[in-house]
Amino acid sequence: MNKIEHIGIAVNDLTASGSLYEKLLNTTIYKTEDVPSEYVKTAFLHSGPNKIELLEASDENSPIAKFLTKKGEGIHHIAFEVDDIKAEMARLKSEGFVLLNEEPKRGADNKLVCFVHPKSAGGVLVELCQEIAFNSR
Ligand SMILES: CC[C@@H](C(=O)O)C(=O)SCCNC(=O)CCNC(=O)[C@H](O)C(C)(C)COP(=O)(O)OP(=O)(O)OC[C@H]1O[C@@H](n2cnc3c(N)ncnc32)[C@H](O)[C@@H]1OP(=O)(O)O
Ligand SMILES: [Co+2]
Repeated sequence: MNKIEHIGIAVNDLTASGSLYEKLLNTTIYKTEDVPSEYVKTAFLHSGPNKIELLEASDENSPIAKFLTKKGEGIHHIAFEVDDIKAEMARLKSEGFVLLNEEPKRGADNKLVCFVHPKSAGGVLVELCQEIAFNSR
C-alpha cells in the first residue's frame, strides 16, 4: 500500500459542512461528485498534500445514513492508494481480512475501490483506491 489517498468524513449536510471545512482548512472545495452506486454525494478539499472526502447520504439505504444514525458525524473511513488493487485485495484476503466487495468497483474521483470490513481491520473501515488509467476510462 502507498500513501493515504483520502480521509472520508460522514456529514449530515454537504453544503453546511463544505463551508465549515473550507474555513477550517482555509481552502475551497475543488470537486463535487454524486456516486449513485454508493448512495452518496461527495465534496473534496485539499489540505496540503492530503485529501478530504466529505460524504452525505443521498438515500436512506446509504452506508453513510446508517453510520450517521448510529455514530453521528465524523471520520468514516481511511483510504489508501494502491498500484494494483486486485493484487492488494488478494493479499489482504490471504491475510484474513474481510473484503466488502469481491471485485473492484467504481468510486469517486476516477478511482477503482474496494472496502475492508472494519471488524477485520481494528475497527477502521479501510478503502483501497487505484487510479483509473487514462486509456481505460
Ligand atoms: C464515494 C465513493 C467511495 C470513494 O470513492 O471514496 C466512498 O468512499 S463510498 C463510502 C460509503 N460506502 C461504504 O462505506 C461502503 C462500505 N461500507 C459498508 O459496506 C458498510 O457500511 C459496513 C462497513 C459493512 C457496515 O454496514 P452494516 O453492517 O450494515 O452496518 P452496521 O451499522 O450494522 O455495522 C456493523 C458494525 O460495523 C461498525 N461500523 C460500521 N461502519 C463503520 C465505520 N465506517 N467505521 C468503523 N466501524 C463501522 C458498526 O459500528 C457495527 O459495529 P457493532 O455495533 O459493534 O456491531
Ligand atoms: Co472514500
